[in-house]
Amino acid sequence: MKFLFMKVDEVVYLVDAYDKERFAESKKELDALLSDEALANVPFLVLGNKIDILYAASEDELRYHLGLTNFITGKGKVNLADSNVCPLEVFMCSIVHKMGYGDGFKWLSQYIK
Ligand SMILES: Nc1nc2c(ncn2[C@@H]2O[C@H](COP(=O)(O)OP(=O)(O)OP(=O)(O)O)[C@@H](O)[C@H]2O)c(=O)[nH]1
Repeated sequence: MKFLFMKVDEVVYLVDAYDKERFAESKKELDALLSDEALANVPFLVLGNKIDILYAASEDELRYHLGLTNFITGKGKVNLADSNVCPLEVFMCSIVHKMGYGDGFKWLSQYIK
C-alpha cells in the first residue's frame, strides 16, 4: 500500500490485539511507515485494541510480534527534543469499552508541536 502524505504530525497505528494471525501483516505495514522518509521523527502511537477479549495479546506479546521491543522510547514524559529518535510507544486499549487509548493520546500530545 502506498500513501500520499502532505505533512504528518503524528501517526496512530491501531492493531487488533486479538487477531494474532494478522500480526505479521500488521508488522509489515508498520515497518513500511516507520521507514518512510516522510515520517522520519514523527511520533508513533501504537494502540493494541480489543483487550476486553480474554485471548487478546498482552502488551509484551504485541510489542514482540510487531518487532518494537528495542524501539519503544518510554511512557510518561520523556524528553527526546535533542535526539533524532522517533518517539514510539505501545498502549493497550479497548475502543468499545472506551479505555486505554486516553493514556496513549496523552503520551502522544507531549510530542505535538
Ligand atoms: N471486543 C471488541 N470489539 C471491538 C473493539 N473495537 C472494535 N471492535 C469490533 O470490531 C469489529 C470491527 O472490526 P475491526 O477489527 O475494526 O475490523 P476492520 O479493521 O474494519 O477490518 P479488518 O481490516 O478486517 O480488521 C466491530 O464489530 C467492532 O465492534 C474492542 O475494543 N473490543
